[in-house]
Amino acid sequence: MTTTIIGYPHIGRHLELKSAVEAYHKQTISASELNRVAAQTRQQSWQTQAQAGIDWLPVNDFSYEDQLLDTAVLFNVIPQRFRQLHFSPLDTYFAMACGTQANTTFLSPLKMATWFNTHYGYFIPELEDPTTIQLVGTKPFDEFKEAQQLGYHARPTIIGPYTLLKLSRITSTKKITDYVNRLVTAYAQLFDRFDQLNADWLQLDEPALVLAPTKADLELFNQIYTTLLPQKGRLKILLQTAYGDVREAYSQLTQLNFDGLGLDFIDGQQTEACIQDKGFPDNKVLFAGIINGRNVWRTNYQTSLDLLHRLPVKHVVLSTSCSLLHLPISLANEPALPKTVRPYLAFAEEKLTDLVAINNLLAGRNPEFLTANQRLFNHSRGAENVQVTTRLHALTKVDYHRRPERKKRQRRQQQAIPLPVLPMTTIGSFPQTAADKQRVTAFKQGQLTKAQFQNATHKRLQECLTEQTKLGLDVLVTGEYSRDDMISYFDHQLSGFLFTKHAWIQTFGTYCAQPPIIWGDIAWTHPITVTETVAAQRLTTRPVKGVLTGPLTLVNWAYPREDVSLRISATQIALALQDEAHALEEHNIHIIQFDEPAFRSHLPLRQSDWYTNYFNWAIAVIRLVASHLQPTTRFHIHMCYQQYTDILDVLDQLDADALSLSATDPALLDALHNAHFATPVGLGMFDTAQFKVPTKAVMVAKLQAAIAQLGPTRIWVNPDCGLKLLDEPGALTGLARMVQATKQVRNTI
Ligand code: MET
Ligand SMILES: [Zn+2]
Repeated sequence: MTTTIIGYPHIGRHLELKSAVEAYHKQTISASELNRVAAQTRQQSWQTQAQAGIDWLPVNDFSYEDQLLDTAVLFNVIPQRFRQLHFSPLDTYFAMACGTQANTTFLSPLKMATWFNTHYGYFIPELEDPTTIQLVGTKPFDEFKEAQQLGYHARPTIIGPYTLLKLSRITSTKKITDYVNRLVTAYAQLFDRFDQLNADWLQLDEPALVLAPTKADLELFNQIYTTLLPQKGRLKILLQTAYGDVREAYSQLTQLNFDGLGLDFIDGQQTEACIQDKGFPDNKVLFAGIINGRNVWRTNYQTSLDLLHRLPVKHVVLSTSCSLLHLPISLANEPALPKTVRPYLAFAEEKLTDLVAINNLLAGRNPEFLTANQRLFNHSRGAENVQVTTRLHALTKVDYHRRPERKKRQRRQQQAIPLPVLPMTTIGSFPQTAADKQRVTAFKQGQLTKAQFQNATHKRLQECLTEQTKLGLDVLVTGEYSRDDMISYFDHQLSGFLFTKHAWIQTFGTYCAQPPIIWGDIAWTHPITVTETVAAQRLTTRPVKGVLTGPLTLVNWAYPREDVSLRISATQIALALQDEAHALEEHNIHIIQFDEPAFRSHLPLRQSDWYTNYFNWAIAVIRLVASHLQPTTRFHIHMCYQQYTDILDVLDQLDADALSLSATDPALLDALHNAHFATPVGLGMFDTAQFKVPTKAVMVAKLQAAIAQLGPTRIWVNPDCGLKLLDEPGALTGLARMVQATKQVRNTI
């Protein structure tokens, strides 16, 4: 059988591409030098794939910033404000991704959104009134020629017209269907060019098909492809999907004149069922996505072989479930990972060997590979923690129901720690100076002892407490000066996580991150935030709030285990955080906040699966952290940068004593009112990602609007998120105005 992949990471084994792009932005290298590095990373990727034994290589999966942006630019989907810069094509492209200084003002980049249910962010193309869709670039052709010249069997890939349209934002008066004709013409030209270049196949990525297309969506898809496919000439077209199954579109896909269909057997829960129930046409090739392209574990060869044997399909090409973009490049970059761990892991490069191994096994070659692989799955990895699993099994209903009910405990909370109406607080972090950041790095790298670090951090904590008292806030925080980031700070102190040193993945543009790997059962081993929170409490008579990162955010931001469900790992983390919360309580901290900025990031792509596949357990996990808190302890949740109005019922079920949300717009207030939302809400009085602080009058108006909808007794006052990204004067101005506005409104109640 033939082996191929959907796409490969091109950021460079040692982030060469990222460094080159940054150097180009700093003007320390030229455009041609940048191009040279880009060509080198492409060639390195192809060489790796070919050496691993992959038969057929994708090209044009390379991108400086993002493939959807590349596709938009190729078809001239460039907003006027960027055209008017009159930059070179390359600089216009970078301006769209990074923003640019235009005369005296900064022109912001295109807005971003989450790429399906991954941690990758894409730039949202904008279709304006004056946009004239046409083929204007040569990138895919140039890269195809490059690969051809090197003698590779290459398959050009590009995002398809349906996904391009569905993921774009239409800012004009036109309808989505008004763009179809020109788009089809432009793609037909692309077909033509590839035909002239002697490409045999073209891969059109249409992952938007997994987003539960409606009838109108399917009609749009049909309209596009019934006009486009007759123009393919000799070229064969692979319709590639990823990140889920295409249950709504499956029949249509089998009927249209595609030559190949790429389907995801990993995240596509119903992919196999579609094929078994409806059949797969003999005149098409199935590109079977059997290798998980987005998680870091070795493939279970036997499972893959069983699946392949079950499939009633004549022509199969072995492939990945999605592009390998979501994986670090190679385990070879991680020499420090223990020997006991390495055989279980597979980054992009190791996924290639899995693919080739499965192909060899299918052909009856190298049976010893199967034996070795089975050993990985048939024996314990030694990642179990019996105490944790016993505790998990012992959980019963009472562990998910906090007593007494909210109304009663709120009375007791108010008696224990009385707070004024419209209590004012912050979300946790305060602005960090360069010295603050350096201190954390120095400590992490071992250049500071724990005592040195704690002493220096304590000074900052004292200053921060003084500042908060001066401002007149009601509930104070530590300022989070000891945290590098809210996720790794906790992961590193819980047992069960595995960390890498160089295993970078692209999160958006050339920004990279290193998600931890959930290796085993997760447990709390020692207090994490207690010393610092208690130190803060000693400095003030006002209550100090303990701030912890929530279980869903911790589990959602890591590479999950495949031997147990996400629900189990999340429950384990919740139990660990429950221990931390109890430790805080024992030290007289009676307001505890859990941050859940990634609450929605594992939400299934189909709304019909939201409860069954996620909320049913996600709600329980959050309730678990608080179920055994004393009634007098206030349990807060903070969420930010997400949509709330479509999940208000879920948010109310979390049974928090207060929930701070980053939005305060009239639509949200209306929705809260209409839903009879019962949880007290914290309102974001100013946007912590913006440099501009609203005036006191604006904040007063916001508060009044909120009181009109929710009444005065269920509102907390706070910024919309942590203050970490703001500069100190900006943050202090914002807080001072917030306090003044609140005091003014309090007088009118
Ligand atoms: C992205 S949510 C951030 C919450 C965190 N406690 C902070 O204040 O920075
Ligand atoms: Zn936040």
